[in-house]
Amino acid sequence: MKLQVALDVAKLDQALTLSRLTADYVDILELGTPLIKSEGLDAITAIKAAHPDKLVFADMKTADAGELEADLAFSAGADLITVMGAADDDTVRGAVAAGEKHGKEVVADMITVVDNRVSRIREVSKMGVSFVEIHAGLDEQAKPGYTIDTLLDDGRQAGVPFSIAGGITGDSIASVQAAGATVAVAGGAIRSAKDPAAAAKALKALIR
Ligand SMILES: O=C([C@H](O)CO)[C@H](O)[C@H](O)COP(=O)(O)O
Repeated sequence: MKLQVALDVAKLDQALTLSRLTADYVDILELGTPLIKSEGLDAITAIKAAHPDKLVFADMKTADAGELEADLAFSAGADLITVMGAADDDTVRGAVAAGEKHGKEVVADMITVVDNRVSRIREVSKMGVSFVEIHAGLDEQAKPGYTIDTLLDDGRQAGVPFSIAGGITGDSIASVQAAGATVAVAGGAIRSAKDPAAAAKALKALIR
C-alpha cells in the first residue's frame, strides 16, 4: 500500500515546506483542493519541480468539463488528478480521455456519494479511472458518530482498486491496509502533528 500525504494548506510556501519535510516517507504528494484554489495550477508545477521523483496528485475534484480541467492539470505537471465520482458520466469519461492523451492517471473521488456507494464505485471503475478514492471529507468527518469503518466496508465489497481518505491516523492505517486499499491518504494526521516528518515516518512504518 502506498502512502499519500494531502498538502491541505492554503499557501504554496506552506505546501513546499510540508512536502520537503515528508517527501522521504511518502509515495504521493497531493495538492489539496484548497491549495489549488488558492494558488492556482502553477502550484502543481512548483511541487512537481521540487519533487520530480514523486508522484504528484492534483485533487481537482472536477465536477464538470472533465476533459478540459484534467488537461489543464496534467499540462501543469500532475501525475494523477481527481474527478468527482458523483459527476456526470461524461465528465468522468472526459477526464479519462485527457489522462489517456497525457499518459497519466485519473482517480474518481467518491466524496458526497453515500447512498448506493458500492454500486457507483463499480460504475465509475468501468469508465477507465485508475482507481476510486473512497472518501469522507473534512465536514463529514466532523459529524458526530463518524467512523472510517463504513469506507473500509465499501472498499472490501466493491472488488475494484481503491484508496481511502477520511481522517486516517496511526490507529487506523493498519485496518485500511487490511481492507485492501492500494493507497492510504493522510492529511490532518501529518499536517497537524507537532513534527510532520516524524508523523509521516511513523505512518509509513505501520505499512507492511
Ligand atoms: O481531500 C481532502 C479534503 O476533501 C479537503 O480537500 C483531504 O485531503 C483528505 O480528506 C485527506 O485529509 P484527512 O481526512 O485530514 O486525512
